[in-house]
Amino acid sequence: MGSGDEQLPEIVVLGQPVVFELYDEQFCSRFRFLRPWESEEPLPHFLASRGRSTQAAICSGDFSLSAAVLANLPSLRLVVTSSAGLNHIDLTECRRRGIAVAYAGNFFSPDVADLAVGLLIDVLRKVSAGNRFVNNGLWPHKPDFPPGFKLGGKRVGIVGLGSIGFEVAKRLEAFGCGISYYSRKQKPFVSYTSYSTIHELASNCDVLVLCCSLTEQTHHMVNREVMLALGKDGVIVNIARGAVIDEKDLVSCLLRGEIAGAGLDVFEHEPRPSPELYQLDNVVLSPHNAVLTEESMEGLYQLICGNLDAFFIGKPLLSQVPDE
Ligand SMILES: O=CC(=O)O
Repeated sequence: MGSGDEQLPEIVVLGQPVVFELYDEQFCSRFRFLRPWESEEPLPHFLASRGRSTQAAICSGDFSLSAAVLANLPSLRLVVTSSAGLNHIDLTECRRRGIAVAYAGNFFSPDVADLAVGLLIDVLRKVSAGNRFVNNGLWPHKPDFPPGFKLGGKRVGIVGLGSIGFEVAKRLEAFGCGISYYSRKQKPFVSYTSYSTIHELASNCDVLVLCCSLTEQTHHMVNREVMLALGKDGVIVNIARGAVIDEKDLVSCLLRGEIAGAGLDVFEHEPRPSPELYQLDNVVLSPHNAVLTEESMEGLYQLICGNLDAFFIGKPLLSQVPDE
């Protein structure tokens, strides 16, 4: 580290955000970083010994920022998470400690919605299954690849009509789908039918697209009962958080043909989805990459730097998590 670097503001990096790896050089020209993963020391020791005066942290969406971790950073005043989701951060403790939290807000919503639609089309039209069929050399020998299902006309239920849910609805409306939703808050500005329980939504839909946050209320909200209400022709797409679905129930409903298929970007235990899911041709999996586009990473880099700059010069943050 050159002597000039000593003047740069110090940030601790918790987890290993993809954006940090992609923009490492650019970040390092503006800030000085503590990188716990490069140390042999266990994280609590590293933070307790090196992070006592650190005021700002960048954290990835898969890093559990608990009260215990925060206790090792007594000077911390800002956390910038590279995610839109906040379920990995103890927000109550941050509020109690007066630590501001900035996040990606609605920034990723169009990219996430694109992938949700992509997964749905893939499941219905068997894109990945067809790809496997051709790649495995089956076409000349077994010219009986089964038909898929039409997207237009499907009744799609959006679970969580926030910014992502709204982007998904807009796209699927253009494909000729009927949209309804179940959400924490009624949305008076939309004409979509609203149901007051997820069970009712599932009973009236062919597809559920999960777009809600993971909270105590939404944990395992999509269970066997909801899947049975969706029915054997039903498809589930999850781009929210894995634990919104009870993954054991999902696997058993898929294996018994109690639902027709699933497109999943998120899982209860990442990066290890239930292995039964790998074998199924009516299931499409992606590695929690709905937010990951070159363009979104560039924008995220700018947003994170903008938040850090604002903090260090005492200006309002660009994307502060609002108080509930
Ligand atoms: O899942 C990704 C995010 O929350 O940004």
